[in-house]
Amino acid sequence: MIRFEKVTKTYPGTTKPALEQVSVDVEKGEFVFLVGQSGSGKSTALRLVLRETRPTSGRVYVAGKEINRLAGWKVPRLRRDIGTVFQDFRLLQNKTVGENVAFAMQVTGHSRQEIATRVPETLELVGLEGKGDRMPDELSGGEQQRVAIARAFVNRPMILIADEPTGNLDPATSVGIMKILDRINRTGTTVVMATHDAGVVDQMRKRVIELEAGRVIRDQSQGVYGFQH
Ligand SMILES: Nc1ncnc2c1ncn2[C@@H]1O[C@H](COP(=O)(O)OP(=O)(O)OP(=O)(O)O)[C@@H](O)[C@H]1O
Repeated sequence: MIRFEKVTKTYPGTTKPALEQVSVDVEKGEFVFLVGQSGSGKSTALRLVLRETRPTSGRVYVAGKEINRLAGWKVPRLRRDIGTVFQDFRLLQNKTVGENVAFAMQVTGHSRQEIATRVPETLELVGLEGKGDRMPDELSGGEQQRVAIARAFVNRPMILIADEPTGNLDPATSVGIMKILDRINRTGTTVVMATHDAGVVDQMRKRVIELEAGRVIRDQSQGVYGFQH
């Protein structure tokens, strides 16, 4: 589903690569944690998958297509197939919960009827049934993140990318968020999550890829946050 072949990324104006000779293969339906210190290259790897930036050398494949060779007009389509969730939720504050989720379907051209069934269904999946008419600022942080996840998943993407989704949440709330990401993963969606949250990684026991200064230093199935021999 995602394949990096000897990917090196050096940002313009810098000499030290943000990623260096990274080769990684993520199969359809996998759940992968990307860990590593601040500046180790996690966000760069996620941005490459979304083609928000391009490799300096090497190849990035998403769903069998080399994304560097993808025509510009096909990039929105690629991004439609990838849901994204961030630490800071990024909800539209002047829209209700339901409208925030519906918006993701409107921009991808779904009919009103599809939206009317899919939005409540997805809100239920994330545990927000009956809260569609609330405004984001009336919700707790954990609930706002659930809205963001519903919005990312409502179009049933092949891949869900989550960049520090529990970074602003307390441990108990984070457990709830991870249950939802696990549920989404079980529907067949590939999940890639960058995180500093050791508790979450240790609890989930999924594949862990660790970056250090742009290089993969560990790729462990059913892994933990810190290295164990
Ligand atoms: N747009 C950019 N221009 C120049 N250098 C950049 C740019 N984006 C990132 N970098 C550099 O690339 C390296 C990797 O950054 P990246 O954001 O990928 O790390 P990260 O592991 O996601 O960090 P964090 O955990 O803090 O989000 C860092 O040295 C950073 O300074």
